[in-house]
Order: sequence, then C-alpha cells, then structure tokens
Amino acid sequence: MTTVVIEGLGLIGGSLALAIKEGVPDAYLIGLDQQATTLTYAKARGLIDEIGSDLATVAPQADFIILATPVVCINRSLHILTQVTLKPNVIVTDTGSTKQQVMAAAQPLLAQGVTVIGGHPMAGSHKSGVQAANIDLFRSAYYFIVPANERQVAASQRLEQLLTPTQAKFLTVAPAAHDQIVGMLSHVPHILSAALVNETRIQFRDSPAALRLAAGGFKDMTRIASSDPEMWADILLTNQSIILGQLKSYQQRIQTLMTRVNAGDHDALLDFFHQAKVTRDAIQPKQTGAIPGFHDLFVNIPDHTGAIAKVTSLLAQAEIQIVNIQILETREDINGILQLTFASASDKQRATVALENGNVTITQK
Ligand SMILES: NC(=O)c1ccc[n+]([C@@H]2O[C@H](COP(=O)([O-])OP(=O)(O)OC[C@H]3O[C@@H](n4cnc5c(N)ncnc54)[C@H](O)[C@@H]3O)[C@@H](O)[C@H]2O)c1
Ligand SMILES: O=C(O)C(=O)C[C@]1(C(=O)O)C=C[C@@H](O)C=C1
Repeated sequence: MTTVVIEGLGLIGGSLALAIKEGVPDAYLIGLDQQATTLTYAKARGLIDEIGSDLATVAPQADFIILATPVVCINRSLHILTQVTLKPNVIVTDTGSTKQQVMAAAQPLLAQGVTVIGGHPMAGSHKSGVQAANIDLFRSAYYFIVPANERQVAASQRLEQLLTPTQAKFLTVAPAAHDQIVGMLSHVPHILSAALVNETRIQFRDSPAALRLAAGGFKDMTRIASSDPEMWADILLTNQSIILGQLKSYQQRIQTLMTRVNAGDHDALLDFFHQAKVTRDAIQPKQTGAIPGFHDLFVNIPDHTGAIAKVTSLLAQAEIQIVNIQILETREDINGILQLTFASASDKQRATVALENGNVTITQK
C-alpha cells in the first residue's frame, strides 16, 4: 500500500487525488483541509479514503505528502514537518505557483535528510475549491518538477511515477528559473487582467451597465480576473522581485507605445501588432513549439436544442475521447462555435470524419 497524504483538497489537490485514486491501485489517500465541508465532500465522492486529523498526526504514515494549499500555508506546513518523525523514504512535494520561497522554507527539512521535491502543474482554472476538481485537469499540461538538489533525481522519478495518472508532461527546472518563467507566463498576465478589469470599472463608474457590452476581446483578456484573490496575493508576495522587474519592463514598453501612438507612427504600430501576431500564432494549440500538445476542431453550433448533444454523441459513437470542450463566447442571436480539443492528431482526424459524416459543419480544422 502507498499512503499519500494530501493537504489542501481544492482545485489542484482534489484533481491530483482523483487522478491518483484512479491510476494508482494500491494508493491509500488521507485528506487534510481547513474546511470540514471540503473533507466530507471529498470523502463522499471517493477522492480520499480517510479524513486526517492534522498534518503532524498523519505525516508519519505517509509515503508521499502533497501540500496543495496556498503558498504561504505550504511554507508553514514544511515547518510543521520538521517536528515529526517521517518515514525514511517519504517524498514531500507541493503544488505552489512559486518555488524559490517554498524551496527555501524546505531547507530545515532537507537538512534533516528528508526528500523534498517542489512541484507545480501548469494547468488550473479561475475556479477554486474541491467541487472544481477534475481528473483531466493536468492531461497534456506541463508539470514542473523542482528537485532540491542533484541527489534527488532518483526520488523525482518516484514522484513522477506517482503522478503518471495525471498524464502531465514533467519538466525539471531550478527554483529561480521556474519563478522567472511563470512570472511572465502566469503572474504578470493575472496582474494585467485584473488591472484591466479594475480600470474599466473605474472608467465606467458613471455607467456600470456598459460592462455588459463586452465582447470576445475583453472576455478573452479577463477570464483569469475571476481567480481567487487570496491565492493571487500570496503568489505576488512570494515572487516579488521577479514580478516587479517584469512589470517595469512592461511599463517601459507601454510608455514607448504611447509615444508612438501620440506621434501617429503607423509603421511602428504595424510592427508592434505584427511581432505580437507572429509570436502568438506560433503558440496556437495546433502548432508544435513552445507550448505544444493540443488538437482542436471548431464546430458550428446552430441555436437549437440538442445541437451540442448531436456532436458529442457522434464522437461517443466513434469512441473518440474529447479532452476539452468549450463554447466560445459569441453573440447570443447567431450560431455558436464549439471548440473541441483532442489528445492526438489521429483522434482529431477521426473526429473530423465522424462529424462530417454526421453533417456537422466544421468551421476551422
Ligand atoms: N488554481 C490554479 O490555477 C493553480 C494552478 C497550479 C498551482 N496552483 C497552486 O496550488 C495551490 C492550491 O491552489 P488551488 O487552486 O487548488 O486552491 P483552492 O483554493 O482551490 O484549494 C486550496 C485548498 O486548501 C485549503 N486550505 C487553505 N489553507 C489551508 C490550511 N492552512 N490548512 C489546510 N487546508 C488549507 C482550502 O480550504 C482549499 O480547499 C496553491 O498554492 C496555488 O498557488 C494553483
Ligand atoms: O487557466 C487558468 O485559469 C490559470 O490561471 C492557470 C494558471 C496560469 O496559467 O496562470 C494559474 C496559476 C498556476 O500556477 C498555473 C496555471
């Protein structure tokens, strides 16, 4: 039996629990959370086998300890673990969105000879809590593995084995490089998204109903502004200097852009949008490159009952699994677009045939 203790059964901890429960037959999961309702939900839905009392009590039984709480709580739990006797081969890991502070907080535990390997799945949602947990959340996503030192490479492989059912792609990285990368790819975007929403609220203070006029542009830019404020305050305060550097650089480029708009410099503006388009197009899901991995089809959905059901049942009949399905925000009075994501090019090809044979209009392959 492999005993896995998970502290924090929200979106990330809950999703890991679901994947481990399904894919590791001998796993025995003990869940911890500060919210009693989360624990009873997790137990009732079979995410965990047992509700633990507290970390210090259950940690000595664990083969793996996964800390999936907000970053500041992870640091506290690493301290608690220094005060208990753990199994000699235990692996302690976390899911925190920043890594330098977590790995620094792990130093006393490492000094005791305990294996601590940082972790961070690069997948998530603006939704939080156990009810948002999803067994497929990490499928095809990158999962950063941050070993504390080179001696921990073999242990990293054991951790990756436990996490194999997530179907994530593991990538080993050092803490500083991790924080630099996610600063630009995750933290700065969340700040800009929230800043845009706040700015719009202020600009529209005399006519707040105008926000309802927002179309795809504003909505695409701001979905992540609905994320959990407490989690994001924690993330910013544990990656302060990197984020400040990246924001400063961004601020200077906005300043340059303003100068060019003011000067009416058409060529410079063309170049600005061209550079962005080339870069963004290169990371479209269907291309391989910096962010590879998805195979999408875009399907026309007429505005009548059963249209989506027809698509999903055609795919089910052909036994094709959908990794993700999303209705793109379009006008309410015209056809919608359904974005279907498949795990492989061959699934996408089979889906194209199945849908076209069923007279479903594919708008983009
Ligand atoms: N949400 C994302 O997109 C995302 C993605 C990758 C990593 N992460 C990181 O994973 C961690 C968890 O994020 P999440 O999205 O699952 O958050 P969440 O709010 O969905 O879940 C956190 C859970 O931890 C519990 N909790 C909070 N403080 C606790 C404490 N002191 N003791 C015990 N339980 C406590 C909460 O009750 C909640 O159930 C965070 O460190 C976050 O930075 C988040
Ligand atoms: O998809 C989202 O909503 C996310 O914000 C996920 C996201 C991100 O991409 O920034 C958020 C925080 C993480 O640590 C990793 C992933």
